[in-house]
Amino acid sequence: MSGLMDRTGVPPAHVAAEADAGTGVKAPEVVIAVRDVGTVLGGVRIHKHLDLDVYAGEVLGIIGGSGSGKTTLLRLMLGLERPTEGEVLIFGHKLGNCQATDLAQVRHRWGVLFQQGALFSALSVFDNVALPLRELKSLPDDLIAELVMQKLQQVGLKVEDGIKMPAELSGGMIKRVSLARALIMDPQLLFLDEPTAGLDPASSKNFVQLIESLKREMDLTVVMVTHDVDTLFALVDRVAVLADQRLAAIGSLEEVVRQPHPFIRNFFLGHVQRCAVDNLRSYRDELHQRDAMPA
Ligand SMILES: Nc1ncnc2c1ncn2[C@@H]1O[C@H](COP(=O)(O)OP(=O)(O)OP(=O)(O)O)[C@@H](O)[C@H]1O
Repeated sequence: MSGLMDRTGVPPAHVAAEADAGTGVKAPEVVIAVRDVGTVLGGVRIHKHLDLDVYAGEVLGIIGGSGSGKTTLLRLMLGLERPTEGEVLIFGHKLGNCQATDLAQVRHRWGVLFQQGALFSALSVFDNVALPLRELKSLPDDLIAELVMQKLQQVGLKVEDGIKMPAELSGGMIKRVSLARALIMDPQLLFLDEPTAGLDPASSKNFVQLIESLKREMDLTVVMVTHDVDTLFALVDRVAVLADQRLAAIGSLEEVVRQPHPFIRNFFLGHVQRCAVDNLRSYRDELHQRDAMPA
């Protein structure tokens, strides 16, 4: 049995599937499988022997020091980077081996919120959100308009915001427009790179509430890189820690916080009690009971 299972208490899917055969207990569905992945970029070793699964319906947080390879891991999962060793499978597809048409099919199943929002500055809010639909080249304009308006409202924006240009938006609105674009194809999987970076505490809290409610409404699986402990405490089911080029720990917050690795000690300094399941539950209840405020 793998060392990963020893650390997390959650069996890798292939191990779980074997166990299932005897027990009848349903194995968690693996949406992303990272298998013995090593990454070297520009001659520099970033990752060594990474092994992790992302399960359907969970929120997995990725944390690690600056330069520990969190964004690179996200890029590997998105097929924007190829692993030097090992493989990454997403919905069972090995991205490097996909035919172009298969790849297009699989890509519609996920959305990405990039760190800076990555809106096209020359396009209106409406056109930014409509972009993935227009790329399909098969939808009539009135249907595109309806879908975009629905999505803007779903992320807490007004229909009138559609005509605004990115330069006219607050930081919170930029995040919401980017989220609307990431979700316009109704994906199953959402990638978030530092979703609350650059937001003030109130906007950050509102955005976290929005992600949580959309996650439930749309039954999303979420992979999120964050430095922010409040965002982590509000959203994640499990957390993966990257340090020393490896996966230093993976599991629930309560499990991970007990690990002796110096990065983990520092990261959770002053927050250890908050990681207890009961404390997390009351923190989340309180956070999500409040009405979301406008962007
Ligand atoms: N294309 C590239 N070529 C060479 N080195 C790269 C490339 N992309 C990233 N790196 C290096 O890989 C390391 C990991 O980068 P990455 O952005 O994944 O880290 P991170 O953990 O997300 O960091 P941060 O928290 O600061 O955003 C960094 O040292 C970075 O300089």
